[in-house]
Amino acid sequence: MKPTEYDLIVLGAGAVGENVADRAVQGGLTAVLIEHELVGGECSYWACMPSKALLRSGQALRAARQVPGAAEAVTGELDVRAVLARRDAFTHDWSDESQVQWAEGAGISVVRGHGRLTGPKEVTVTAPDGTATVLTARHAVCVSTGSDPLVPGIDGLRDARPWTSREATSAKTVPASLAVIGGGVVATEMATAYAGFGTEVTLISRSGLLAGMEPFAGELVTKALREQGVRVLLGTKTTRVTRSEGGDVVVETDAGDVTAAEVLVATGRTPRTRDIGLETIGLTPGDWIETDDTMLARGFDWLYATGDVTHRALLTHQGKYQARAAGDVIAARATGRPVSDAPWGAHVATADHQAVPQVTFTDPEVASVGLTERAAREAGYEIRTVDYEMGGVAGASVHADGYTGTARMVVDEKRKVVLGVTFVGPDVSELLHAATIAVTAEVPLDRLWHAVPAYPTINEIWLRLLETYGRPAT
Ligand SMILES: Cc1cc2nc3c(=O)[nH]c(=O)nc-3n(C[C@H](O)[C@H](O)[C@H](O)COP(=O)(O)OP(=O)(O)OC[C@H]3O[C@@H](n4cnc5c(N)ncnc54)[C@H](O)[C@@H]3O)c2cc1C
Ligand SMILES: NC(=O)c1ccc[n+]([C@@H]2O[C@H](COP(=O)([O-])OP(=O)(O)OC[C@H]3O[C@@H](n4cnc5c(N)ncnc54)[C@H](O)[C@@H]3O)[C@@H](O)[C@H]2O)c1
Repeated sequence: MKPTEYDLIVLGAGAVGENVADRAVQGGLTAVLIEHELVGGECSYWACMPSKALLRSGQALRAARQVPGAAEAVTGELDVRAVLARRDAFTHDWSDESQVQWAEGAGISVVRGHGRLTGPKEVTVTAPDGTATVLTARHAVCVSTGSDPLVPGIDGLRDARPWTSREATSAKTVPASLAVIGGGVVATEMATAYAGFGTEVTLISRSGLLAGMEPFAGELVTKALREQGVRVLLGTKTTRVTRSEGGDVVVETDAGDVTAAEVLVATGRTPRTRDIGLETIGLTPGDWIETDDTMLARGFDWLYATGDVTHRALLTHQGKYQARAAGDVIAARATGRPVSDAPWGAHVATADHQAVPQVTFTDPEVASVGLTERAAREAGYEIRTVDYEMGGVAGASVHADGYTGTARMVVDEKRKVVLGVTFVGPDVSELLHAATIAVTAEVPLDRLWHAVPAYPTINEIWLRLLETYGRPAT
């Protein structure tokens, strides 16, 4: 029999919940993870890992085709079955055995079933066989239940049995044609992946692509998707969706009808809080959970939330960063150790506000951190923006013939530090962490001049951006 009382109960064993429990156990507490599906969550089985596995082979093929010598050696198309098999290996064929083993090895208890708060510091778990167990927390409950795909109320859409990111990342065969509704990260990544598989893809976006990013990101990705054979409809409203007798889907838009074998809805996320008992503790089911920077839910001294469910930054790495802060602060508060909750302290997720890195794995990739030009202006900063065409950097020209891309650096003119950086180009994802360090550490521009990029790497873009900005006077 497992115990029914723990120092910490974590509701939801995605990548984020796992990390909260792990840090709390490392801090000397007992912790239990409650999971009703697969330990490891969305990222491992239906999001980051399978989607990147689906994208990587096509990216490698296109990269080889851009380098004479290698290009001549590449004579065939993608082996889609091999791509899907590699994806299956990453998801362990949707088995969470190794994750459960890891958790138990780390001293974390795992309880399978659907968890619901049934009062302060109390969670009732309904097991798959229907038996209910009441668990109590001595110190804290952390909600890490993640988010679900949002299916908007477009006429007929739900009845048309649309794909969401789950079906797109776990498909066992590839459809002949795919309509994609949405213009964000999931839409552009999945359009890239399926176009690479030979699927006829039509992307229907009500705005431009990647709207929250620097405008050139969406423009370059639009151009590239079109070159990869995707029909991209921008500023296009979807009015109705129907699945015909024959099985095809007809997507009616204000730019005409699109007929496809499947339709993927990629229009954002909704919090998984509808059925977790929030009403028993005075919160509203279906809402995101608002927290302070120690991840403590507003108005509580025992309820924490981390990851997607907080709506702070819907990214695995950022959720795990919140988890490290939360697990550590729960342990500190429970054991009476000092709490470091000033900005940038050990127990706060300060970076969520101003230094969130993100890579969109389209081709070209989009890698960004910190504020865009527009967001910086809206936040009231006095800024200067410098742009540089990445193809002009020696390392880029060696990397691939015809390398094209754009970099932008947003500088806080008062403090002479970098507020945000965006790179768009092939393989720019691996450049991003330098930018994340510059933004997070607020490295002064005159010191950044001494961070010399190795020649000839694409990192020389830093030197070009600094030269374009001009050396600050001493
Ligand atoms: C297609 C796609 C690609 C993505 N790619 C990337 C990427 O490349 N990089 C990146 O950083 N982010 C990416 N993301 C975002 C990333 O997947 C999420 O930010 C991340 O999974 C959030 O983790 P989480 O632990 O908060 O939630 P989840 O991973 O959703 O985990 C929550 C867990 O809680 C469980 N649960 C929920 N309610 C209950 C309950 N009542 N009882 C018991 N268990 C419950 C769920 O079953 C789940 O296992 C992608 C998202 C999508 C959709
Ligand atoms: N590489 C990565 O890091 C990665 C990859 C995939 C997803 N994610 C995360 O997953 C989250 C979800 O991704 P997403 O692409 O679903 O969301 P998103 O917020 O990136 O994009 C949503 C898109 O849907 C459109 N849209 C919203 N409502 C609509 C409606 N009613 N009709 C038509 N279009 C509508 C928006 O205009 C936007 O283009 C993101 O927040 C992202 O952080 C990250």
